[in-house]
Amino acid sequence: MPEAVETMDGWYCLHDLRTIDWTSWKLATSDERQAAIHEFQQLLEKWEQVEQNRNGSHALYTIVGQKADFLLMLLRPTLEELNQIETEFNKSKLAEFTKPAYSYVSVVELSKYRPSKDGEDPEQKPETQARLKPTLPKWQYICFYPMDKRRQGDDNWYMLPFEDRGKLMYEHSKTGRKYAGKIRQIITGSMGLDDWEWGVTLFAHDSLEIKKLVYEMRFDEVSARYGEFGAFYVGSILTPEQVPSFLQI
Ligand code: VOV
Repeated sequence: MPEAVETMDGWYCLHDLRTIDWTSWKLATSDERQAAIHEFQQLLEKWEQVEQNRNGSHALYTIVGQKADFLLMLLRPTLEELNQIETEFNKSKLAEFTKPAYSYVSVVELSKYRPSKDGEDPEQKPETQARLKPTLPKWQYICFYPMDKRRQGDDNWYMLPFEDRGKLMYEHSKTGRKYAGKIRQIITGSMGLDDWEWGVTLFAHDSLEIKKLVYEMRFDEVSARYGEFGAFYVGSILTPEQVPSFLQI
């Protein structure tokens, strides 16, 4: 029986995608809108403090296209904390003007396909811990999509020997490394947590780099033969200062 790869797991992750009900937002009074914006900014400030204290991280992006209007990506040490934030947001005034578009629950994941060169447990290394509990980059563009590894006839990832999977992942990492400094990837595992097996979140300074990377990876055997993909969400950063103008009508 093929051996499962050992994973290292970090902070829990919630991708919370919302659509704004612009009709009711327009019908609200100016005071109500101001109060809703102010309360939301206070929530952002509170999350900023958590990020400063290295107890979690968050990123807020607007989404292009009709799938959603904004994405809140949240990282916290426990599922309970994610649930608390979600509930806190749902009780806020702004939430009254939003509708759920999509959500995704997962945990930051690194896998141990490659043996550690110095024999040390990679999980104990500070650089690994930093990757498992990352401060999300506030780069201009984001792209999020869930994915599976295929289990179909002869193309069954879960029936491949460990070494073969390791080699394919190594090829994958070589393609990825060409985009160093241009793309930052956060891979989150979601087996048993949500409907797909992984969440892929890419941050970029230039949106075309996202397309180039995803296109190039389509030709890597691991994606070409075994990759199955869900819906793609793409958008640009929404800083706390930009929130009032984004919501201005
Ligand atoms: C900047 C780009 C980039 C880089 C450098 C990179 C590197 C790496 C390395 C070194 C490793 C393995 C060790 C680890 O770190 O876990 C991975 C792991 C993984 N990846 Fe990746 N990936 C990238 C980017 C990247 C993309 C764009 C995708 C989506 C694939 C596509 O076709 O749309 C992806 C997927 C994954 C997944 C699902 C896993 C886990 C698979 C598993 O079976 O466990 N990934 N990835």
